[in-house]
Amino acid sequence: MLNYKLTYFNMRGRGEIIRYLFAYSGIKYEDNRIEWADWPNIKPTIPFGKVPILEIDGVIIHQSLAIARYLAKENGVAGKTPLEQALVDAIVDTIDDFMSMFPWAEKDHDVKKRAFNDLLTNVAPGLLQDLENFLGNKNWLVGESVTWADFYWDVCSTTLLSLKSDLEDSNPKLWVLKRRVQALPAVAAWIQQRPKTSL
Ligand SMILES: CCC(=O)N1CCc2c(cnn2-c2cccc(F)c2)C1
Repeated sequence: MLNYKLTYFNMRGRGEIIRYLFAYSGIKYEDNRIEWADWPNIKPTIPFGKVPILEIDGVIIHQSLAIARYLAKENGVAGKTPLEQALVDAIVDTIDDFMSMFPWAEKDHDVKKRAFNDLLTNVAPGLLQDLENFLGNKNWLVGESVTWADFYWDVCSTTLLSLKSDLEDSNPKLWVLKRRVQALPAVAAWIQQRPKTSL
């Protein structure tokens, strides 16, 4: 059996999609949650100097979406055909583009607050409407069964709701999808047992 070690901070952030895929697949892994204080000493030891990384029998994969895509393909939730996989990637990239717009590491509190409020008030509604239009009356974002695009929607929307709870007042089909993902037994069990962090 392959040995898996995930290294990321003690937060959901960019690591949580990987944890969802391990939970869904039932594969055991080491969830190595590093302390911020240790990061300056760890950063130089990591290729490209960013986390998350996944070590697979010592081989290091970096970039959260590349790691997630690998695990999704290995566990049958990447899309059933090349066309479906392209649609899954397009939705994941669309959500990730928006999440990447937030200045997560901004040190100036006022600058950070203004940027977050602008994104949540003026950009999020359009994205959510586009996602709801794409979902339509389907049970899942792509195809006839769950994919990691659905997982990513749940992961990222959890953080968005923590930042602006009234986002749930519009686009009801998206929130039905969120509950459908969180009702998957393996996902429900992970959410119940995971460390509680704000982001
Ligand atoms: C200092 C770093 C920090 O606070 N965070 C890292 C990035 C992040 C957080 C929460 N969601 N999220 C994220 C998830 C997916 C895509 C993406 F671009 C960003 C919190």
